[in-house]
Amino acid sequence: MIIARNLQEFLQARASFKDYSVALVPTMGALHDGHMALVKRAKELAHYCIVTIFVNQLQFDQKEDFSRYPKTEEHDIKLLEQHQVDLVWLPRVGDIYPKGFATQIVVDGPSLLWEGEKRPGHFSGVATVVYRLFSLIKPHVACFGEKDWQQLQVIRRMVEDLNIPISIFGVPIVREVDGLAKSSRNRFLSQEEQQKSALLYQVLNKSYQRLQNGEVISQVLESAVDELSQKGFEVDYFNAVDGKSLCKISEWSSNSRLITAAKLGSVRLLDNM
Ligand SMILES: Nc1ncnc2c1ncn2[C@@H]1O[C@H](COP(=O)(O)OP(=O)(O)OP(=O)(O)O)[C@@H](O)[C@H]1O
Ligand SMILES: CC(C)(CO)[C@@H](O)C(=O)[O-]
Ligand code: BAL
Repeated sequence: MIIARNLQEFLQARASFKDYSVALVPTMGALHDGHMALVKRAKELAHYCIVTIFVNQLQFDQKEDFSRYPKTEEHDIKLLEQHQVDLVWLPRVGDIYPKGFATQIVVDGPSLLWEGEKRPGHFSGVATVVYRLFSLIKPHVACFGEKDWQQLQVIRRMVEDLNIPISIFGVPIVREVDGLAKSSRNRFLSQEEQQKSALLYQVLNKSYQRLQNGEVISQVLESAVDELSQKGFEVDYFNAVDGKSLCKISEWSSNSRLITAAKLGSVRLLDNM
């Protein structure tokens, strides 16, 4: 596995892949099995697999969240090596945002609600860094996790709107045995919170089954929020939406998605079904 630590090293390694197909897995590091599912999918889709590790300050709306974002570089590199990744790039900030960089990509539509409302500027930060990675790396395909469902729809929208010649693949959520969606920030859960955290998945699952059985959306959502709040979750949203536009729906269908974000202690958990 080639490890590139700046743009020059990266471009040199990228050139050695010649015209073979390349799949990209963008990450912020602190890697776990969820990321590895993306890597496995990427390896099926192209000759070469490139992983980036870059904690993109532009997408953090809160300073503390950025400064405490976990960094486990040695572990990450070992894991990527074990999974036979071809190239890992850990860009420097100036590689992605050179001096004088003044452009941001703003995607409306799927980014307006939910995470977009709760984390102002977040999705323009994500779209901008993903666009930069795409333009520097020039992958043929890129993989993103369904855990960040709204993010996946925002990227699909950007790729379609800007005619970017890259195929986007969504990879299903990898969960802990108890159902909690794996996430880098989960390590900040206390032991007690960790035990409680599986309830988010349980309530999501129960609500999903009720909606599939034709129950009234508003009643299902209300009881989900009540149950989570009673158990100490601070629910940011728990809603039934169209899976592509992320708009609220009044009738459940095969294109619908349940999405939620809830805080447990200092950790904000995201999930969807
Ligand atoms: N449990 C998971 N299942 C599937 N994909 C995942 C999972 N966790 C992360 N991913 C995907 O991995 C990519 C990189 O995510 P990121 O590095 O932000 O990790 P993360 O675990 O989502 O961390 P956090 O949400 O705490 O920032 C994203 O496309 C994300 O959706
Ligand atoms: C796509 C991404 C790597 C962009 O920084 C990030 O938002 C993430 O890890 O999901
Ligand atoms: N995985 C989503 C990136 C973020 O929370 O900033």
